[in-house]
Amino acid sequence: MHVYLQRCGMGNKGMSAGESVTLTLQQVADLAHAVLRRHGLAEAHVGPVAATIIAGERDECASHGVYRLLNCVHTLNSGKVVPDAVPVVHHVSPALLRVDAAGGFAQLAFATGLPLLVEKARTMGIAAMGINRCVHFAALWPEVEALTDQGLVAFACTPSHAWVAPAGGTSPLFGTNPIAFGWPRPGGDPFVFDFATSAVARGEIELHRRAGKPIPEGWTIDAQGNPTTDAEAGLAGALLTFGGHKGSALSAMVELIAGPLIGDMTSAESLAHDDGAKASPYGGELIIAIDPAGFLGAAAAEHMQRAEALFDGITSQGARLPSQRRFAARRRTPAQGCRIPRALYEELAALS
Ligand SMILES: NC(=O)C1=CN([C@@H]2O[C@H](COP(=O)(O)OP(=O)(O)OC[C@H]3O[C@@H](n4cnc5c(N)ncnc54)[C@H](OP(=O)(O)O)[C@@H]3O)[C@@H](O)[C@H]2O)C=CC1
Ligand SMILES: O=C([O-])C1=[NH+]CCC1
Repeated sequence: MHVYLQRCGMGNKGMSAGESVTLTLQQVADLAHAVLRRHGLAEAHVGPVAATIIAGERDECASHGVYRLLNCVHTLNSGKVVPDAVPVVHHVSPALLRVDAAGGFAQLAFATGLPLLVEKARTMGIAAMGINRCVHFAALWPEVEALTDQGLVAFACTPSHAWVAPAGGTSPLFGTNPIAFGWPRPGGDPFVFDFATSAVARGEIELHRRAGKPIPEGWTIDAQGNPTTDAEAGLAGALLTFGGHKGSALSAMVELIAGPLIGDMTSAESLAHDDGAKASPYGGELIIAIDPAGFLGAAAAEHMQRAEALFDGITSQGARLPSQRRFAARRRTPAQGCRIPRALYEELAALS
């Protein structure tokens, strides 16, 4: 594989200073497919798992791009994911479905349930899909974008491992518990936000540790409960929630609605199930899809157009929309390629 070498600063989000290589999107795809196949992931899973990793790199989301291949390989090697799991869809009621991921990665389970979720949302106006027994290592925006692509409003959340202390406490209890929301926009990119309910995704702290860089204050506390800017000490202690008690309550909500509400694990239970393997989190995910025509019928287009004033109100004062950075990267990387830290590239190349 021919790759371009260069020195990089802090350009891409999560990208460390130091030597980097530039890969075309095709090279990123080839690398992802090769690594996953080499480590025994069944062919049916390779495409969907690789797609989320390639999309992460394309959108310059370094914490959930090719870096995630290391976690995938580790999870495969530790036997904490079923590499050839066959997801099974269960129709629960007119507005509800479950997908049993059977211990496999979440991506194939999501793709398997998606058509029925869309059909139910269109029929009922709102529908929810619970994915059970899945290994989730990825960003959630590819999933909400799969629904906004169909003209649906989307919400998704999942617990992870107990790495985050509740506001006012010092012991890890919550996962990094991301929440993603998507709103389809006429003739443009959807409005999408997707964030961990911790101050930052754990992957971002791992990238700082790899790069030997300090982390900002307010992300973590060490094992003694003291604030720390040392990535290693923070990972050994606990992450903090974003927005204090507000992020803490949202994180608890994710634990509840994508855990016990759908008969699946909390982040504490996921970590206990992991049993020290340090594999990716295991448990459930909740996805909700809303058809604007459900409430509005033929008036849906008019009201969706009216909603555009909100986005204009944000951007016209110089503020940016969430995902605007990602969408800009998405338009750039097909021509410019993806910059990856050289050390990470070499580690992945060895795994392929
Ligand atoms: N599967 C799992 O268990 C977990 C997955 N994750 C994933 O990690 C990823 C990163 O999470 P996190 O570190 O919290 O995300 P970030 O803090 O990087 O970004 C959160 C959101 O805020 C937007 N944003 C950032 N800066 C601004 C700004 N100045 N103005 C407006 N919007 C802004 C981002 O858009 P943009 O992208 O355009 O910058 C993004 O939509 C997520 O995709 C999440 O799904 C996290 C935890 C657990
Ligand atoms: O960055 C993060 O916090 C995680 N990403 C996938 C599982 C947890």
